[in-house]
Amino acid sequence: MKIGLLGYGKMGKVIERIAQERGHEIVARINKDDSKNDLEKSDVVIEFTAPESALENLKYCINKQIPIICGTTGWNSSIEEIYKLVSDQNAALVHASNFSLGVNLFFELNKRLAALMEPFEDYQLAVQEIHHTEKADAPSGTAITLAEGIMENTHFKGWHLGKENEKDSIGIEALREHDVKGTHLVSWNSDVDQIEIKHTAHSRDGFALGAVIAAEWLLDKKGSFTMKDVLGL
Ligand SMILES: NC(=O)C1=CN([C@@H]2O[C@H](COP(=O)(O)OP(=O)(O)OC[C@H]3O[C@@H](n4cnc5c(N)ncnc54)[C@H](OP(=O)(O)O)[C@@H]3O)[C@@H](O)[C@H]2O)C=CC1
Ligand SMILES: O=C(O)C1=N[C@H](C(=O)O)C[C@H](O)C1
Repeated sequence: MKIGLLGYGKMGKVIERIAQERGHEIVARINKDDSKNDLEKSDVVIEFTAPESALENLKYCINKQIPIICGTTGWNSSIEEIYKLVSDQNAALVHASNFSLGVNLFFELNKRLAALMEPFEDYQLAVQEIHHTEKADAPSGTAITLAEGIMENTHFKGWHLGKENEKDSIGIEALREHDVKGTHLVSWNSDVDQIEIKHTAHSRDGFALGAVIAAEWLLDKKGSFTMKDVLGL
């Protein structure tokens, strides 16, 4: 498969290595000020850029009907616009706040735990994410997906950035520490005990492998998908 990398930063470089190990060819490596023309040689584009760049990049690929895998976070408010464009153009998209198998399993565990905890008012929810200091957005896309999973299964109706929960809104604490690849923690605390689930990424390899698997999966499909569809969860 011919892969175009839209964003050749920390993630783009790990995706290149893993894609090549799986026998794929990288036909374009595009950064901010580069021409996008070479992307047209791609069977699929994998986009990991920056929150302010994702929307334009998505529109470019969708309008040219180049299948696209998008891992960039921080553009979720435009998701319905993008779904409509994919449908209008008969294009193909997989997007996910987190492409790793482990986090996608963690998402399911989080939803089940939230549903179990909801009747028990003695337990207070806390959500925390920790990332490297270069990260542009806060809270992380993964933490937002976790909050959405909790909202689907409890009385919570929204989320905000901050340590404390406020009435029906989940507080997401975002910490930045040197070289942390991605740590997410959901805990339910009572006066007598604590139930805690945690995912720690040891490297970026899990994110990158998931993105390449999603690209392989998307090749013969049309429509908008997430990693949940790719993994059949
Ligand atoms: N969904 C997931 O599983 C994961 C998602 N992410 C997300 O992916 C994104 C990228 O992360 P990461 O690789 O660590 O970030 P980096 O900053 O290391 O790399 C981003 C790259 O994108 C390039 N870029 C920025 N704007 C554009 C543009 N308009 N067109 C083309 N290239 C552009 C930058 O180029 P230049 O240097 O020229 O500015 C840079 O090389 C973030 O949003 C992050 O949250 C990260 C890990 C996993
Ligand atoms: O910027 C990162 O590094 C990461 N971003 C994603 C997010 O915002 O959730 C996924 C992962 O946690 C790493």
